[in-house]
Amino acid sequence: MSQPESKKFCEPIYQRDHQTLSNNSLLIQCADLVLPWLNPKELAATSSTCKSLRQISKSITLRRSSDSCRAFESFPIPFHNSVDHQPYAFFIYTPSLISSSSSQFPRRQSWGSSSAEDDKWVGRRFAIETVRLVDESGERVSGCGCQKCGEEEEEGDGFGNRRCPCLRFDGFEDVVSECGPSCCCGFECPNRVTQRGVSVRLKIVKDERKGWGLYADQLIPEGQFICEYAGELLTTKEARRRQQMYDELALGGHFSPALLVVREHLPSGNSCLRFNIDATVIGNVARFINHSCDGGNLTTTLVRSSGSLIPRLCLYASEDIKKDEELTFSYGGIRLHSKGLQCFCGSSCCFGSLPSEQT
Ligand SMILES: C[S@@+](CC[C@H](N)C(=O)[O-])C[C@H]1O[C@@H](n2cnc3c(N)ncnc32)[C@H](O)[C@@H]1O
Repeated sequence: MSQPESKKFCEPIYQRDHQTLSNNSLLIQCADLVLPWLNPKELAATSSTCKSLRQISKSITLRRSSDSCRAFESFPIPFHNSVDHQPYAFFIYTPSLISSSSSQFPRRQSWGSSSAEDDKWVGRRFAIETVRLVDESGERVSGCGCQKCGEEEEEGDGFGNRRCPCLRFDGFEDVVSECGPSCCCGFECPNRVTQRGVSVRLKIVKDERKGWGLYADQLIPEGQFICEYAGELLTTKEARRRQQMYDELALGGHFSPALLVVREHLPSGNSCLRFNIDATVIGNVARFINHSCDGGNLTTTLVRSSGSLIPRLCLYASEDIKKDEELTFSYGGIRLHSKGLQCFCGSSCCFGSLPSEQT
């Protein structure tokens, strides 16, 4: 017992300081790798153990609040909160739809590391999952057959994007077609606007009554694509199970579910395809869009990428939107529960409660 003690005692002071310093820098390096994987509760517990970890946790919190989308999108989308002390909302980011049965998708994601690329790489690797149509030999089935995607300079849209001849988006049709996995073009194709993610400046602001909401951080012109409603694609059975659980949690307050049931209609008006997107735990910035009884300033459109079985729910500006204006849309018209959650949309035609329907 006395041997190592006396040995330590004999070490020159500078050597001990050096040892402490290198131990400290090793701790910092390890912490910077591990701490971004923790949830806010775990991060708070870790930060209370020593000064170095407190400082690292603080910088992780700062980076998380400065970009909700972990560099997945073209611009950072920060959180602003002047209501309480919650610096950010915690969730796993996916820029596109993923299958809930995807065993490869991580239940944890690095967020707020000193290298944003670390967060992005981990997410990208697992997040992008496309439902493809393939022939018997496994070859991609040709979709739009467009030869000109990305090749020829066509009439521009004024934003430097080239127009693809097969672009069929001219107004708000029920379903919009885009090039997709079965086309020979790449992501630079002008007919893949909604697949490139958010292209306008946005921010997430906390409201005392509605919780977090998505706001414009620039002037957004009518017709501008805002974002896709990304999250977990659920079976109806799983959607019902989760809805029941979320309803119970929401009654207790402090819980904001983001489960949406989407129905694709035939021209006759009959429902022909139904899918459920849950962005509560895994989603993108669309999970922060609040409801407005008057329809708000966004319109939803189903976009089908060539070769994808499932269309994607995309949100566009239905009018010019001013900087600092909240982005909202209608969650639906059905109110199953007479005493549903109170609505604070503030529109003149407010029903007083949020839409709710049988999942
Ligand atoms: C998709 S989330 C929207 C983001 C949410 N506000 C948050 O803090 O994460 C839907 C939830 O937001 C709240 N919400 C949305 N619109 C609202 C409104 N008009 N009035 C009150 N609460 C609203 C409800 O709790 C709802 O279940």
